[in-house]
Amino acid sequence: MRLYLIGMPGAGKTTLGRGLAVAYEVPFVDLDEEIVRHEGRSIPDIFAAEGEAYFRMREAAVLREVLAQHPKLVLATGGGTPCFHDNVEVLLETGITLYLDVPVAKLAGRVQAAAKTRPLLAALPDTDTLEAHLNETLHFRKQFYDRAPLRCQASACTVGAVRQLLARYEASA
Ligand SMILES: Nc1ncnc2c1ncn2[C@@H]1O[C@H](COP(=O)(O)OP(=O)(O)O)[C@@H](O)[C@H]1O
Ligand SMILES: O=C(O)C1=C[C@@H](OP(=O)(O)O)[C@@H](O)[C@H](O)C1
Ligand SMILES: [Mg+2]
Repeated sequence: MRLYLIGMPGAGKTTLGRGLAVAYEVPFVDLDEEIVRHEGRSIPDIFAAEGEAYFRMREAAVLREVLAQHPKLVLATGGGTPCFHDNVEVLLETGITLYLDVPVAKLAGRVQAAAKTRPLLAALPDTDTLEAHLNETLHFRKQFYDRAPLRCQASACTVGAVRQLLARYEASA
């Protein structure tokens, strides 16, 4: 089992990924946490000190390292992971990718509380501005997210529903 979760910030990749790894009894890796471990500093600190281009370079490198180390895993990517450095090709070629398709209004509600730990969103003051920003981001990222062979809509992004989806997918493969 090599299952990769992709989708916007707040989609629930980290939360659902943990649950799926328990259910499938495989290691769970959160790519952001791995980057933090390698760098010895937080994601906001990396963005502030080095900028986004550096973060994307490290993200691409750590992604490849993690995949080389784990024949089986559930991987929660960061929201931007599939959109840079041909990462989406690596994901599609090495495992099953699942897009957590969650409406922007829902994303906004979830990330607002945690905005401080999400550097790309931290500077945004109110809900309308946040939703506009998320819509703009999604508009660019959708072309990458849409390449995932599997997708779940918000209400179906549960461990049980994803297990059923995967069982059907693997039976038809
Ligand atoms: N299915 C869900 N329903 C409601 N809230 C959720 C759900 N999944 C995640 N959350 C909450 O949304 C926030 C972002 O979740 P997280 O798993 O960190 O998303 P991501 O890794 O995709 O950015 C967290 O506060 C989390 O508790
Ligand atoms: O959308 C993005 O570009 C990012 C999302 C974050 O991960 P989550 O999607 O888990 O919040 C993290 O990788 C970084 O802050 C950049
Ligand atoms: Mg996450």
